[in-house]
Amino acid sequence: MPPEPVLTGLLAGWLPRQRWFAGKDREISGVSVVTATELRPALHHLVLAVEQGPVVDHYQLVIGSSRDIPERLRPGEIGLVPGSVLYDAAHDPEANALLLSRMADETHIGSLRFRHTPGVAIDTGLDSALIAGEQSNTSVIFADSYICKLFRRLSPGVNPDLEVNLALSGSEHTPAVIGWMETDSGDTLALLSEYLRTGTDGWKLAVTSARDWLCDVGSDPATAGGDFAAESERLGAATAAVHRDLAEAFGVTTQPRADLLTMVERMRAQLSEVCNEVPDLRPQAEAIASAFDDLAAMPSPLTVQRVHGDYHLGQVMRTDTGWVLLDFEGEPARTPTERKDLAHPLRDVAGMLRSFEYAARFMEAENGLESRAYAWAARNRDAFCKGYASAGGPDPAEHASLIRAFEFDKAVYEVRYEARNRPSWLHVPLRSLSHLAA
Ligand SMILES: Nc1ncnc2c1ncn2[C@@H]1O[C@H](COP(=O)(O)OP(=O)(O)O)[C@@H](O)[C@H]1O
Ligand SMILES: O=P(O)(O)O[C@H]1O[C@H](CO)[C@@H](O[C@H]2O[C@H](CO)[C@@H](O)[C@H](O)[C@H]2O)[C@H](O)[C@H]1O
Repeated sequence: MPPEPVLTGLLAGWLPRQRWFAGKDREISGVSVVTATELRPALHHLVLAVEQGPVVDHYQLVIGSSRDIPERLRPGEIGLVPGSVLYDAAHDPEANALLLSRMADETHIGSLRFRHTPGVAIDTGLDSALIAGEQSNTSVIFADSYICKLFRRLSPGVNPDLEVNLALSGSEHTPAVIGWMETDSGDTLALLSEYLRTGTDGWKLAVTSARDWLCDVGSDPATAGGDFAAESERLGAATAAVHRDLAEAFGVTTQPRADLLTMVERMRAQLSEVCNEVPDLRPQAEAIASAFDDLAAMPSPLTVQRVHGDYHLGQVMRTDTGWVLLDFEGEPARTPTERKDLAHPLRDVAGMLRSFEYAARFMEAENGLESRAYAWAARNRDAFCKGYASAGGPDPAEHASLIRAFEFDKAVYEVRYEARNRPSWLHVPLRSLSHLAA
């Protein structure tokens, strides 16, 4: 490893260019190494403290150094120091194989603990590949058998993704936990799960269906190729089943009025912050605020429980046996405590309803067929709600004000998310908001 000031100087330039780096909207004022653990010579696990004004976030990185690196490691190159190249070892199959072996034998190295699910024998020595895409973390697939998610921004304690997947183990709607990596104070660092080799993510399936429907001008959605409504209905039913399992595992309670008001205050605060950040949101602010007022005025208390927290079509996979829900971490921009907040289950339903809107608006932007996009979204939103209610979830049709407020809140979150992470997508939630607010 180079001297710390050289290393942290390089990292300060490299971090903001990573898709998973959460602080792209702020200048980095300092990077320091909190822990450095040698995994083998020239391969270290680092926990970094990244200072951005008053905010300090912790990130993790497995970093390799080598005199030269082969072409396949170039995408992970961090920079040059005298005599070697530093690289992000998530790109390195040998480094990944080492982490897998450490989980298999439950090693303890420095402050790192490697664990596996009791009774599971991990198949080691598998080839690995980093998955490309729009992720908040970094995931590596091991030969169609396992997927290992390396949490990038760390939070204290057990990560909700590990916590929920362990609590729901045996469910047909969540992937099996194979192993994990944590610090010796119990902060989760990585999660190894069963790889759903027959799965396709819901976003890809939905966009394919929306495209078929938008292109097939004149047809009705039920007969256009690739109708998705039956899948949306099944997804609704799977969502209700997972909500039931979450309620059983973690309990259900009645939300005190003070907590409802705090939640609405948080929604209002986010709206005002995002209106400042993205002025194009301002024309919809009045309609959004009025939905929040209706929520604050609701006479009966809400029943709350653990939920998914960042539920959308990219978080579900259709496999040969049905729908599986992934990534119970909550919204990446929320604080660790907020991510475990209890919520009404229709908050997840609203997230998925937004996602049908998203798929439709995304396709509409490509070809301008607004009324057809609307019809596709409406058909799939209705089917999802039908599946959800028929499988025992609270009927969205009977909670229109709640759904409206949750949908607006999610859409405001999305406007900020897109402005900060994918500015070329910003028009998607903005267009959909002007439709929802009309
Ligand atoms: N168990 C799994 N089997 C197959 N693919 C998976 C699995 N878990 C995640 N994926 C794929 O990886 C992507 C990112 O996973 P996710 O848990 O959402 O990570 P992130 O927190 O980085 O967003 C998913 O959209 C999906 O395509
Ligand atoms: O990284 P995560 O999956 O935890 O979630 C974040 O990124 C998502 C995009 O990758 C973002 O989702 C938004 O875009 C999706 C299409 O790419 C769409 O299906 C969702 O409905 C929409 O919210 C998510 O909001 C963000 O938290």
